[in-house]
Amino acid sequence: MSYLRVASRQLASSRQPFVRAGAGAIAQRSWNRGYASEVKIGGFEGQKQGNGKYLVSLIEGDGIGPEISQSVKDIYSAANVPIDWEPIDVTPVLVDGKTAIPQPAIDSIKRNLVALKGPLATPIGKGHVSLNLTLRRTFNLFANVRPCKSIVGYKTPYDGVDTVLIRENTEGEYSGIEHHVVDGVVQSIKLITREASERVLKYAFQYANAVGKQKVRVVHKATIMKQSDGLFLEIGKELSKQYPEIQFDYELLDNTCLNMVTDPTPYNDKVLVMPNLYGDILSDMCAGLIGGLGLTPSGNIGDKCSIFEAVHGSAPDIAGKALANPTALLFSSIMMLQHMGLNDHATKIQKAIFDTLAEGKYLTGDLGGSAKTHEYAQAIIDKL
Ligand SMILES: NC(=O)C1=CN([C@@H]2O[C@H](COP(=O)(O)OP(=O)(O)OC[C@H]3O[C@@H](n4cnc5c(N)ncnc54)[C@H](O)[C@@H]3O)[C@@H](O)[C@H]2O)C=CC1
Ligand SMILES: O=C(O)CCC(=O)C(=O)O
Ligand SMILES: [Mg+2]
Repeated sequence: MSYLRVASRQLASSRQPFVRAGAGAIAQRSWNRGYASEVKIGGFEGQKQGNGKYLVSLIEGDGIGPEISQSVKDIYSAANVPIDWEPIDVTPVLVDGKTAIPQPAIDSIKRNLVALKGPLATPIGKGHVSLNLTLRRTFNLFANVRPCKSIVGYKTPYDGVDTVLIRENTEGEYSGIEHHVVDGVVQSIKLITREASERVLKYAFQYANAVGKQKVRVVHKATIMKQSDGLFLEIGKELSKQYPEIQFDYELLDNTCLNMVTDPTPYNDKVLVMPNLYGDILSDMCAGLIGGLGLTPSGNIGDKCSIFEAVHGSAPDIAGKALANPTALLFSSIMMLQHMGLNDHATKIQKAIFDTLAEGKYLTGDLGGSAKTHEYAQAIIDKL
């Protein structure tokens, strides 16, 4: 195993007093068969408690969240992972008329530096703003890393998919700045700043270096959003000069969609980096290439704290029926273990998941099987 210290230039200047600026990303190559990030992303500086275990904040989430979280807890307990879970409640509170995360939850994540999160539902139209976005902004989690890899033994129309998409996570189309101008006219502002663009683009180059991908590609629509996407792209071009070992190019989002569903494999040697909305949509599309949302993980990476969660939502259509596939949250937790440097546990659990999926005896309904969530989890435990 070789440890690489990736350029420790400042990744972000923080809006949060507790976030330390200038944290370098530490990366660890791992050549094991691995689905998730395969890299320690961000600088985790958590300390074990007196009992030799790390405390990790756990947001079980809405809908299928509690069921899939239970699978993670059961598997971690069976695998003797040195983690104690600290459950936290993120039911929003109003601070100065704005949706905010309750202070005890903020304190827990600040203390533990790492959280695993189930999906949180957002009402359509009126109602509170997205807690998912609020968490990302509260902790300045500037990069959302969404890898997507074909599962050996689970056949889809696409073979050998191995994409990584990095989504700007704090602004863009999801800035939440909307105005009612006059009757029948509303305005929604897409905010792009040099600061946020620079830190996510830098992270994409560092990540590419760390995982051994040769190319970084900006996905954009600067033909239409000439100034906002134009700025994002220009910063990508500028930064690329600092990373001569990485090939840099760019592609229009609509072309990326067409090309990916035609043949995703040319994207395997690239890290794709893009503004917020594009990353949201494209990551669901990528999930579709490899078997669906039940399989794809993500990590929301900040300078200090990081939160790991599945790409999918609360799946209200199947909630409470033990039909949910916990794999996406499990893979997110594997990314979390790698981030924490608990690589042996990550590898062991990951192998048990792969073996269970490849065997195909206990698959959940989304993958064409009939196993209940807990039966699938038990099959993984049996393989540990
Ligand atoms: N990061 C987060 O917490 C996210 C939260 N959401 C929220 O989730 C709620 C529901 O959103 P939807 O549009 O329905 O998207 P969704 O991702 O919850 O579900 C889309 C489809 O995928 C299926 N699915 C999702 N996860 C699955 C799993 N683990 N196993 C098996 N099938 C699974 C669902 O049954 C549904 O048919 C909304 O309130 C939305 O705002 C949506 C996406 C991400
Ligand atoms: O916050 C939400 O409701 C949706 C978020 C989302 O789609 C995502 O994180 O991919
Ligand atoms: Mg989404």
